[in-house]
Amino acid sequence: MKVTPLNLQGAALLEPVVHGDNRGFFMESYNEDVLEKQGVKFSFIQDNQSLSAEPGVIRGLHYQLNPKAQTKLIRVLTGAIYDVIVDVRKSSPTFGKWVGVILSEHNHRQLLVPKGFAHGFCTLAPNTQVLYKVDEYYSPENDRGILWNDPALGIDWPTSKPILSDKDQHHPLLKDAELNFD
Ligand SMILES: Cc1cn([C@H]2C[C@H](O)[C@@H](COP(=O)(O)OP(=O)(O)O[C@H]3O[C@H](C)C(=O)[C@H](O)[C@H]3O)O2)c(=O)[nH]c1=O
Repeated sequence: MKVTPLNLQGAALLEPVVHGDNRGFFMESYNEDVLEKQGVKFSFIQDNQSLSAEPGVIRGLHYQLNPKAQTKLIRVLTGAIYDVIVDVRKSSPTFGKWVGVILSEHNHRQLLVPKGFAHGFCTLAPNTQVLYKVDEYYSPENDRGILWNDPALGIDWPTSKPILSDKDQHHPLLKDAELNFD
């Protein structure tokens, strides 16, 4: 598993070794020891999976407040996403900065999202299934969001007219969001 740090502290791109043969491929999608030897050590306790039927679905930008802030390890089983993380740690030198990467069933890439980051993705293909590990349980009372198209963020989403949940249409702007990571 190749671990490439991104330019937001704690975030990284993970690329597994893919063993292809005449049948298809095999890969270790997660190996705690391999990651720990590269400084990636988390106690993931919950696996999540979502299916989005259409391209142009945006889910996010979500985060959980402390003490239930989540580290997330995101990957795509089928389809493709433009995966975005935003640093929402007020004391961070990169507060409000974001990075976007394409994760797909073909590139097998994974995105490590640290606590204190808002996370969201836009699907790029039909029937996109996203799998992700988290190191804190779901906590509805600590679940928060930031508006996907907050002009202060300027995220270059692949669509300006996404399919959104009702919840995701009504998140606050970053400047008004409840944050407690510092
Ligand atoms: C996150 C979560 C949700 N749920 C229930 C709550 C709702 O009844 C239903 C859909 O939840 P939601 O609309 O928040 O799902 P997404 O919009 O896909 O949100 C997720 O996708 C974005 C990109 C994220 O980064 C978050 O991990 C997560 O918020 O699943 C659970 O039962 N457990 C959970 O861990």
